[in-house]
Amino acid sequence: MFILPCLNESLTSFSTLIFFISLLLLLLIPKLKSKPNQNLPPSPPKLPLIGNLHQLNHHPHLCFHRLSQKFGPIILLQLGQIPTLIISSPKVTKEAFKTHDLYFSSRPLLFSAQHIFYNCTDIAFAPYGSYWRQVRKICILQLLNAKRVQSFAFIRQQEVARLVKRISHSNNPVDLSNLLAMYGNDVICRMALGREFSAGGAYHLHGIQELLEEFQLLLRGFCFGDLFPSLSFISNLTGLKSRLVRTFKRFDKLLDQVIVEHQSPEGEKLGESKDLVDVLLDIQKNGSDDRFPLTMDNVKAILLDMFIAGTETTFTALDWGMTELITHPKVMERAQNEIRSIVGEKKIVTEDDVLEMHYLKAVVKEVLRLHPPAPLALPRETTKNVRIEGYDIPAKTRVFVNVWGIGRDPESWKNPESFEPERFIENEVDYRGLDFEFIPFGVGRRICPGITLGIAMIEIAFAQILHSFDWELPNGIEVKDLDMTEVVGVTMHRKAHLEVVAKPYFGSSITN
Ligand code: HEM
Repeated sequence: MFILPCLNESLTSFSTLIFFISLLLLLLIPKLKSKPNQNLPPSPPKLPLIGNLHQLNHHPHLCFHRLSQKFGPIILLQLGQIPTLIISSPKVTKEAFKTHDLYFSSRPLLFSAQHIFYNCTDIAFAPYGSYWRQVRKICILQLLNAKRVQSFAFIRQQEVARLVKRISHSNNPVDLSNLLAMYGNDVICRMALGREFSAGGAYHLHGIQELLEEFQLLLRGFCFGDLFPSLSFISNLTGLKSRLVRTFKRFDKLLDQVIVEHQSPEGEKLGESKDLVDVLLDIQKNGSDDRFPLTMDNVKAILLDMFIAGTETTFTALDWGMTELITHPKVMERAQNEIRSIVGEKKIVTEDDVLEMHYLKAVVKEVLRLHPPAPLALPRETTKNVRIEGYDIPAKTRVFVNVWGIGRDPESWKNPESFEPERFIENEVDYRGLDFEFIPFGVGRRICPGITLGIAMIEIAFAQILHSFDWELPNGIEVKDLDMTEVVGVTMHRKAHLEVVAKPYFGSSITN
């Protein structure tokens, strides 16, 4: 299948020109041909172009899902100049990311990521190699290890209390999506930068929320340069590159300011009160026995990862979760009964309480199964020719795993489309990368290093807002009226904001 780019790019006066250039390319780019003795996976015949373009950029997981239903769990597409492998079953995922993980562990150098993530020197977009191994090690051992995540528990606790206050001070119906997004941003901002996101001041002036929204738009979909790397100059003409540079510069300036503040004598902190900037600056200053000394740009690239990877994903899970609970009152009631029986008359839920909430944990898993925040995980790239399921996959093939499709595969899940957290009660299936039918955090060497943090942020927020409030749809709105349309940016969130009525469980005074 040939695909034209790029609905992601802004339509300027050059759009018509680009359209015609693309048409020309369609005629010129040769079809993917297998070499003699090479057995390539099935490849759909050329599909009608226009309908598929929009689908591919806005709902790529659905587009790939439909193709896999027709052509099987391993398909090879030719997207522009890029051979692209789509994996859609637990069995093929296991073969690729367990048996041959090493050869599937690189990332393609994406046009937008190169411009935003300091030439892909962050963790998420760095190609496989010794630099990535080094920064991944820093991330696992120093930034997101269990002890560090635990040391930030007080931030989650305070921010959850603030979320409760914001809900109780809002007029009903509450724009819950907005407040949940603020909670996620606040936790990550305080943890990473040691500063508040929403309390005003210099950080607010930089408009972090606006920047994060712009990132969502810029990183979404397939841009021209990603599909036709040799013609990436066209993205200069569409205006995409200047938007990328502008957004990058604003975030870079903000990070410079944060770093200068941390380097000043007043900014020095000790032990457990250190935020992630402190930790990274320590490593940068004192060095380590690793091969590459960290540059200031490397520090900023890693911090940016924490922001982009940590805020949207947790918000998306909370937002879908509350939507599912509102539309499944029996599940909501069972979760609330569990939480309230464990927490009792206390108004504040603690993370120790959450340890006992087995039904709530099942709810979180079910949300991640049906609405994985990253429905296609992050793209991978093969580093060598490799044979999967008897097919030869060439080196430099781009690889997508349809996490969304795998979570709804009827061969792995009974009633796959229904929201039934009970399925996880008698079932030990977990998201840590060993159960290939449930992989919301990805798999293999590049599995998400933020699982413990992400889950902690999600569980405590659910537990507290389900404990503190009873929830209803506004008068006159029924479940069938809710717009469940998905929008895929960096993550897959609901298009509409969730507006709901919050009824305080403890009367008007919420916090202790
Ligand atoms: C519900 C929450 C989250 C979900 C569903 C999620 C999901 C994912 C997925 C699917 C990947 C790609 C894995 C792969 O290629 O196999 C990923 C990578 C990553 N995530 Fe998360 N994530 C979440 C939270 C977080 C948090 C809180 C952080 C850190 C603050 C984080 C940091 C990262 C990083 C740095 C990578 C890149 C890893 C690498 O390429 O080596 N994530 N995440």
